Amino acid sequence: MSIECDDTLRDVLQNEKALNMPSIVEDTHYVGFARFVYPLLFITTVLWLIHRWQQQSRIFKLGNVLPGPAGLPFFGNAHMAFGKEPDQLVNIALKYAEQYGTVIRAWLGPKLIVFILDAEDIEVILSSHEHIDKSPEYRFFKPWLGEGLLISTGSKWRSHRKIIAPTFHINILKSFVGVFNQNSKGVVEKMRSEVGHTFDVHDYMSAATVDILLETAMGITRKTQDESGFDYAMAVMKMCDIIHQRQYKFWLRLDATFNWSSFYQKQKHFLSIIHGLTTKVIKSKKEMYLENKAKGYIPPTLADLTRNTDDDNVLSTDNKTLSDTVFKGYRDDLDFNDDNDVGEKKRLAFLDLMIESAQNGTSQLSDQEIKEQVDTIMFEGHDTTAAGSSFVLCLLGVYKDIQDKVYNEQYEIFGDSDRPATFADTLQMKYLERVILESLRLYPPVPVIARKLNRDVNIVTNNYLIPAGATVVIGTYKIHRNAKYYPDPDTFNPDNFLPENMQNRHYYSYIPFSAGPRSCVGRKYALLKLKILLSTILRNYECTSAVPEKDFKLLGDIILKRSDGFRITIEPRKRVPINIA
Ligand code: HEM
Repeated sequence: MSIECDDTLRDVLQNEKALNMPSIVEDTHYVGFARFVYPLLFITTVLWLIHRWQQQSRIFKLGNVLPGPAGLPFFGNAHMAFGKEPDQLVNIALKYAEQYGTVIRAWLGPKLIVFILDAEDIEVILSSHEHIDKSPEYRFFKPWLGEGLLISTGSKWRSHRKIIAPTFHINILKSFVGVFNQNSKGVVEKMRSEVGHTFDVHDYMSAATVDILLETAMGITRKTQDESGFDYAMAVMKMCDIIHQRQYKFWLRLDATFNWSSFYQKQKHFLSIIHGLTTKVIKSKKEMYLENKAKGYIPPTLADLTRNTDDDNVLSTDNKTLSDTVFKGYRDDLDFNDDNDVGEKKRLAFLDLMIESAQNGTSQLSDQEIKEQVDTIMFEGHDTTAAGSSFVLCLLGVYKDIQDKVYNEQYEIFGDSDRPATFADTLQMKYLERVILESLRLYPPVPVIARKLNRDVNIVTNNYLIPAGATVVIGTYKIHRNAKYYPDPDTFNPDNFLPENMQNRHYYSYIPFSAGPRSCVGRKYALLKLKILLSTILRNYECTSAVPEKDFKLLGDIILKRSDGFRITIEPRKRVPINIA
């Protein structure tokens, strides 16, 4: 059969030759060639036109005035991040910061990204009530946090911020001191099994912060929480991991490819656990509220809990914490917290306060909106404080002389007693507070903040114009290590926060909690919790890090962590003051 065919083909070819006709082999080649070349030509022309159009666009022309590395057509500088691990990306970003200074332009395809690293430029963006829109990357949180405070914008964000910020009033925070103490004690007990071993302290910090948040945000205690509390904590941690993967795995960044990946199925599963619990708790709390109301019992309102009365013990201004001075130039809405500070009152979780204000008509929050706010607080409050406390313990494990000073301050406050810390005790932990602030300077848990510009902005550096449509990335990590603001900027030195060393420093050179109208609403909560948690751990254990600070491997992520783990060893502490030479 095949011989017959070959013969026929040979005949045809000979006839073609005789008649001087174009060969069908040439013809087939020609068709193949045409099939390949015409579409290619078409695609190239379209791409070239898009490229020309991009080059002529306003954003492209204005963006290219700013300093930054040259990019490829279409891809811009995206290829520089291709195939890189997150810790390599940190190094690339830092290298460009050295090369180009405090304003760096990059193109992610047609998207203009401008990194700013000078305090005056940062103030222009963060202090503004206009540039409050988050960058498109925050959309990864949307399925989880919906329109919660972290990603909402415009009038929705403004009205919700007005409702949420007062729930972080100092009186409410004081009522959490007992919860912070109980859980800190719990973590000390759990860590006992690690005495003498090297272990990752972040696991413990993470579990403790989720437990504390379950109680303070939703009113779920260890006693009342069933399996669903544990599942929720695990799901929160796993969701953080999925969002982390989406940040740096380029095929997961696109919704179309993400939705086909196994990560999408996992996300669906974890979100069903997270949303399932928040919905269940909100429903039962609301029912309880209505039942109590029917019986004539109405819980205290936020106004009751934060009102000053004659009997209350008002804190004098000289009793304010160091952080109140550090952050006083932030122009945010958290300072009112100190004005009418009254003693500890009844404890209500954030969720109870939101349900109460929605029921009594003070706020217009729907159940769905309350759920989104609770989910947001759980996310924002969890990984940030877990990373923050883990960095403090590792740094103190490296700088034992500083740990000794921290311990001596604790000994001055508590002696050899094991008693829980009071709010007043925390006001005396001035050195520990400096250590926490310095650790947040060198290792800010939120290493970058990004905003989308809706109108052109002139920044202070060279009066550069950043065009509307650009994403501005504020490099917290880098600005915290600028020698212009911190002498010897890479050295861990808690004295950077001595009043005399702070007085001439630009407020926006220290922004671990962001600043301005969109600053972290949980700042005071976080600092109070960190003090109690770290005080309890350091009164019980001496910690040591075998890894020197220069070998910490950082993971550039939504939350800054160590890719090599937060490894320390602990030994039970002898409760005696340390003789510091
Ligand atoms: C060391 C601990 C913490 C750090 C370093 C931190 C840092 C930040 C930063 C930098 C932002 C601004 C993010 C942005 O603009 O993209 C932010 C926002 C926020 N944080 Fe925190 N945070 C911490 C703890 C907490 C805690 C404990 C809570 C709640 C219990 C919390 C709740 C929030 C909320 C709700 C927002 C959104 C505020 C808004 O957009 O109006 N944070 N945080």
